[in-house]
Amino acid sequence: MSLLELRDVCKTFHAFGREPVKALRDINLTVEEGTITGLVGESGSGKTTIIKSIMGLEKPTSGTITYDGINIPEAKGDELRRVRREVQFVFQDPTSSLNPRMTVEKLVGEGLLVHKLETDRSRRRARVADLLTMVGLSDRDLDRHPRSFSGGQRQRIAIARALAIGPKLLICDEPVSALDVSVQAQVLNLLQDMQEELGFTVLFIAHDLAVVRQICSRVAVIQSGQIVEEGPSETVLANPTHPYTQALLRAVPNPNPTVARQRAQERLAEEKVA
Ligand SMILES: Nc1ncnc2c1ncn2[C@@H]1O[C@H](COP(=O)(O)OP(=O)(O)OP(=O)(O)O)[C@@H](O)[C@H]1O
Repeated sequence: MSLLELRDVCKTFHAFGREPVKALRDINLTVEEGTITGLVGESGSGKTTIIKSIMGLEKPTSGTITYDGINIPEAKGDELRRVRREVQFVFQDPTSSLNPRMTVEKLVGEGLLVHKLETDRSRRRARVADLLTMVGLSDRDLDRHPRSFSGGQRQRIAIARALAIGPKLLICDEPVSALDVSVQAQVLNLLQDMQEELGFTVLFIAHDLAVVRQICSRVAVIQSGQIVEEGPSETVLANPTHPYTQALLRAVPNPNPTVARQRAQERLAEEKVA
């Protein structure tokens, strides 16, 4: 069953004195319940516009965005509250997404309080301590502030914060792009383990196909506001049919030196032709 559906979504930006920008063109994207679906594209391809549209911050020019039967751009009252509770986000840069003045206890427990899921302070603190343990931190971190953690640890705090209120859909916007490669793998493993354990659904947005390969069962590739290829990750990554997907794949560093050399030669040949 699909949990999130974008149907024929278009978004055109009109800025005074400038040509209109068609940021999204007939986007069709289905995120099936209980899966991790990847959306991959380079800078400017339209990923942020899709996220903002799902968050209700941008209204599509046409088309529909449906979460569990709720039309997001039109949602009000109880429906809007349900979307805000059930759809949570993890952003690229935990340094700017976590308020530096709040303690970890307050940051992670905020949703429990706002959505009145745990109003008792000591029970909330205990619940936050459990969440911290779940993401590989500990109850000793409750009274610390985000700035005293590493980038990877901050992203763990952001994940705990997003998971605190038991979301059905987690939207991850380039959650590991700002991290070192070794830390990236740890955070991806954590997300995958949490998803397997808790069964929520993930829309995972990235510019890097290597990251998608590690955790997504399906992937959609977006270029200049259009989905150019979509399917099971294994198929898309093994046999990409669109030249843009092929180019993205060639950009993925390969640990095998023979393959890496072959790719470098292909890129060189392409540049000469161009
Ligand atoms: N408010 C706006 N007004 C005008 N054009 C915009 C606006 N927001 C985005 N765009 C344009 O829409 C296109 C898609 O932008 P978007 O930010 O969605 O891409 P992206 O894939 O998220 O890129 P990045 O990874 O760099 O954030 C770009 O051409 C961008 O310049």
